[in-house]
Amino acid sequence: MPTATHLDFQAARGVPETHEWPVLHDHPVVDGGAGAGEDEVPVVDLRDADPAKVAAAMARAAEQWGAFLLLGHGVPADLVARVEERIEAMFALPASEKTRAVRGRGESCGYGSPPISGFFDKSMWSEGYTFAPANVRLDLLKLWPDAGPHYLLFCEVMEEFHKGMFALAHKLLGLFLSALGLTAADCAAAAKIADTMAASMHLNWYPKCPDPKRAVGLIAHTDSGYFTFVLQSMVPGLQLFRREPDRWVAVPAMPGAFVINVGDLFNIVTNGRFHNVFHRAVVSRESHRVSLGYFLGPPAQAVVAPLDEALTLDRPRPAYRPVVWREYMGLREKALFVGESALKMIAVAKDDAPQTPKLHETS
Ligand SMILES: C=C1C[C@]23C[C@H]1CC[C@H]2[C@@]12CCC[C@@](C)(C(=O)O1)[C@H]2[C@@H]3C(=O)O
Ligand SMILES: O=C(O)CCC(=O)C(=O)O
Repeated sequence: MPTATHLDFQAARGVPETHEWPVLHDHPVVDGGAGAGEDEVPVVDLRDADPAKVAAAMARAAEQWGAFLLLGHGVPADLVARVEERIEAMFALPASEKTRAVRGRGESCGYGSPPISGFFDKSMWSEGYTFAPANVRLDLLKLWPDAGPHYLLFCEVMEEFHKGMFALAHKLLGLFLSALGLTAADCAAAAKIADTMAASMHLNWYPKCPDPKRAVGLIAHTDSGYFTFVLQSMVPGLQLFRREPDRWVAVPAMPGAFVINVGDLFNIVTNGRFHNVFHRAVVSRESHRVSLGYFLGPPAQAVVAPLDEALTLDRPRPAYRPVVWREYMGLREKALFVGESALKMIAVAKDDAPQTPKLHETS
């Protein structure tokens, strides 16, 4: 697996061939900020007094975009600032320390490019760190075996963040499900999702790039789980893929907002109703950027399938066969190797399969 340590980003005068991606400009990039009309990224504010209205707005955004900006979520700005400070401090460590924690093949935690990078010949203009926030004290010993003050500070801040985020994730899950007409109280499958949902975190550091048009921070992908919170702070870089006409919509940097992305699994359980959004991160010449993804997914042994309650008049048959989550992740690997969609591989009938772009069409 290529790791970011192959290149000293700070010293690079140009983009070497190893980091040069040929097809990054196949679709135009448009601004998704306020006033962009059709292209304006939907905003959901949890401070809205009517929960039914909030749930409906989330469902609309999930159906039409597979993404939205979330405001009024209650995670304090000063905590988010401390999280960002820790991310900056971690990536500023000398390469010799970071490489101690390199994520090996088949391992889920550690330093390096994100797992998806293993499926491409080219390397991305970024470094990453993946860990399970519920297990941060154990996971981070890999980077800080002496468990010194930096380790303690990192763990304390991430634990505090995880506590707030996990509660928020459950609140969002409840709203998503209620928009589908389900409550965990009266639907066993919905209750199971809520009871078994777990979080993973992936931190990204995108150094300044001398030639940003030839490199990419994070290659186009969908997330595999239910949904993801992305914190991109005040340096924009996240882009969402939209069809008809095909284009990349640049998500504006919005103070205090999280971006919510719908993943493959929410597309599965909603029988194709929620759209799993294809997205990527670009880099810039002027500023480096940090971001974090807080991913919600099921346990590896869970059997996932469209919820009976999500079958609708226009799609009364399940679009996907039941699949063990571990098996789905394996299919995703296979799909990535051939630029295919894993969802297609579990689709019951071709005609029923929701449309997702092929990886090689957009990357
Ligand atoms: C729980 C997750 C979710 C992961 C894997 C694991 C930890 C890291 C996440 C990401 C982060 C970057 C994109 C992605 C595609 C990747 O390569 O690593 C994500 C992947 C997924 O959504 O499948
Ligand atoms: O850096 C970003 O804005 C995107 C991050 C992301 O998509 C991820 O970590 O999965």
